[in-house]
Amino acid sequence: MRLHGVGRRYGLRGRWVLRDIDLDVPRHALLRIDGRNGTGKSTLLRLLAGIDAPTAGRITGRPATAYVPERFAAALPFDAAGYLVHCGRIHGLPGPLAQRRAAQWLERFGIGEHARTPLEVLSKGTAQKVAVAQALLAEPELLILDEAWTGLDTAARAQLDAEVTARVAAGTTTVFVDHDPARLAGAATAVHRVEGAALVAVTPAAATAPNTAPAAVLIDAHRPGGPRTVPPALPASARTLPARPGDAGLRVTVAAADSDAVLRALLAADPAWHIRSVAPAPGPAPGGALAKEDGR
Ligand SMILES: Nc1ncnc2c1ncn2[C@@H]1O[C@H](COP(=O)(O)OP(=O)(O)OP(=O)(O)O)[C@@H](O)[C@H]1O
Repeated sequence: MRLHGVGRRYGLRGRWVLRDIDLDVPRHALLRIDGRNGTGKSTLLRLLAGIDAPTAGRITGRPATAYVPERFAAALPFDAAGYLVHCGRIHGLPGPLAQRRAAQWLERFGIGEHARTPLEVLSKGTAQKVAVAQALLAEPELLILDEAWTGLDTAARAQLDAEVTARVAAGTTTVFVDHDPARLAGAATAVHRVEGAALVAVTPAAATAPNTAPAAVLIDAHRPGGPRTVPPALPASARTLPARPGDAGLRVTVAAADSDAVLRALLAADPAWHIRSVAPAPGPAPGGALAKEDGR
């Protein structure tokens, strides 16, 4: 996706909140948008999400997008599960899959008992989990998160961190705003600051650090209640590690270059695997000739 000379102002005589913004939003990118309060970060994210239109300029190459707004419109006539299924259908999921994904995300965030609770009576924290789940239950090519972590409990914040990391590694582009400067620190491929209606590129720590990219990564996933069957047709470098005692999770080491294919396969499985972590793999990189363990 690309922004060409994009500007936005509210009202005919309003000041330009954003002006002449040129921005490339490539695949696999994790873009952080910074800026002082009221500078136009949410405005930019709404333009990227396609729920607001530029006053000037144009946006080309818009991919399938999911968006978590800064404020969740809880006054909608749905219960939590019904809302998630509705959103899943809008994202193009068939009905039964949308229902399964909705149930999975409610369980994953520990709010399964609120499946039939109307949105308008959900607590703020639970409503925020629903707001995040509606964006994650599909596999958008572009994920826009406007302070999506705000209001989540510690466990849900960590889940969202891991989910974003996994999805970016699998090829999803994510653009986010968060007040915590440590949010996904070091992982951002680019940081931009909104300043005086312009977008200023800030070099992220990750881009200036020496190249410490691992040769192989260890992907740790789980699928509560679902079969532990490994998706077929993983890359040759993927190796499934033996299960740890008492842990039904799945651990796969894979050459870093192939990790996106493994992550995509796990995220697209039905039921989807939940990625607990993606970390540099200890030891030498797995090679194409390595045998798969765990019966594969
Ligand atoms: N719908 C709207 N109508 C009129 N003005 C608006 C509208 N939305 C935003 N603005 C104004 O545009 C400017 C930028 O707002 P925006 O919410 O994009 O900033 P922000 O950087 O996200 O702020 P914050 O950090 O406080 O969330 C502000 O002056 C705001 O008042």
